[in-house]
Amino acid sequence: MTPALDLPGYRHLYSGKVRDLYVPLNAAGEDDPDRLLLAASDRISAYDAILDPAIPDKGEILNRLSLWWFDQLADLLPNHVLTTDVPDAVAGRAILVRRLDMVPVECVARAYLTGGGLGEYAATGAVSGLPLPAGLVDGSRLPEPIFTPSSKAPAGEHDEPITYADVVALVGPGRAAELRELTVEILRRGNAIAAERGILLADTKVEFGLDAGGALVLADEVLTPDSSRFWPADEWVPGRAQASFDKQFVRDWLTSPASGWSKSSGDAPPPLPAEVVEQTRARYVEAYERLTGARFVPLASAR
Ligand SMILES: N#Cc1c(N)ncnc1-c1cnn(CCN2CCOCC2)c1
Repeated sequence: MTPALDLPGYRHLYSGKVRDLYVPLNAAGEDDPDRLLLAASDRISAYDAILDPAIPDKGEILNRLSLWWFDQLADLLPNHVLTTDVPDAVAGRAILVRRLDMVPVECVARAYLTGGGLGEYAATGAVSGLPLPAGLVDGSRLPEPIFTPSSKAPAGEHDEPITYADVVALVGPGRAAELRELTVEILRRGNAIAAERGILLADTKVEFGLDAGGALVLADEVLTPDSSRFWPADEWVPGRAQASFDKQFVRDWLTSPASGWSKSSGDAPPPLPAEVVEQTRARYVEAYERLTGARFVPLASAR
């Protein structure tokens, strides 16, 4: 993975697969206690690997989409965004945020059954301890979106599903109910908007933190193709794996003979051809423009 950028005036704290976290430094070179810089990279992840090359403008597209969703949800709860006035090196793809006391739960909501939730359902008839109707298949729309939280695994490890009772044990009954209600409502609102624009949000992961007054604040990113499964609505057919709105070109090429790669090989995926990179970039642009109704113009070209 390409090392995080060296940002003068900031200290690199942490890199996830596709995003990097920095802390601003004061004049004495000490960490700012109240703010963080969250930068979305152009990196793309699939099959548990960071692919090569990066997708041009992906970070900026998803950062601007997340900012748009924060605005759509501002009446529901406050968020951690302070400003988009960030260093030129990350302009357009980074935000300065309020530093919060992060809730130790990956808050996941599912409107459709797939992935790990489908596996749990097949084995137990339930997801996160929630019994579901019989006869559901891959891609089934759930009667109502459900809260299916996960633990926050250490870097490089997979989050583990936990039950609502586990969340209560972690944060108390009142806060647990608030997390469940807000996470489900965020996905419900996301789908109310996205479905009108031809995109189904199968599931999403959001993160919350507490501000100094103990109020719940929406953090991290929200309703992006990195935090949610985006499906093209006109290709939705329950009973089979659904097409990914943004990663299907990548998946199709990597699983085709042309790539010479096999998922089961344990080898790193080969570099993506330029055409697949451009097709994938176009899908991120399309998702942004469909959802927001705005044209995507890269900041660099707008200067
Ligand atoms: N957002 C936020 C936030 C905040 N507003 N205050 C304090 N801590 C965090 C925070 C720290 N780590 N994460 C997990 C999300 N990571 C971000 C980097 O990229 C990897 C994922 C969130």
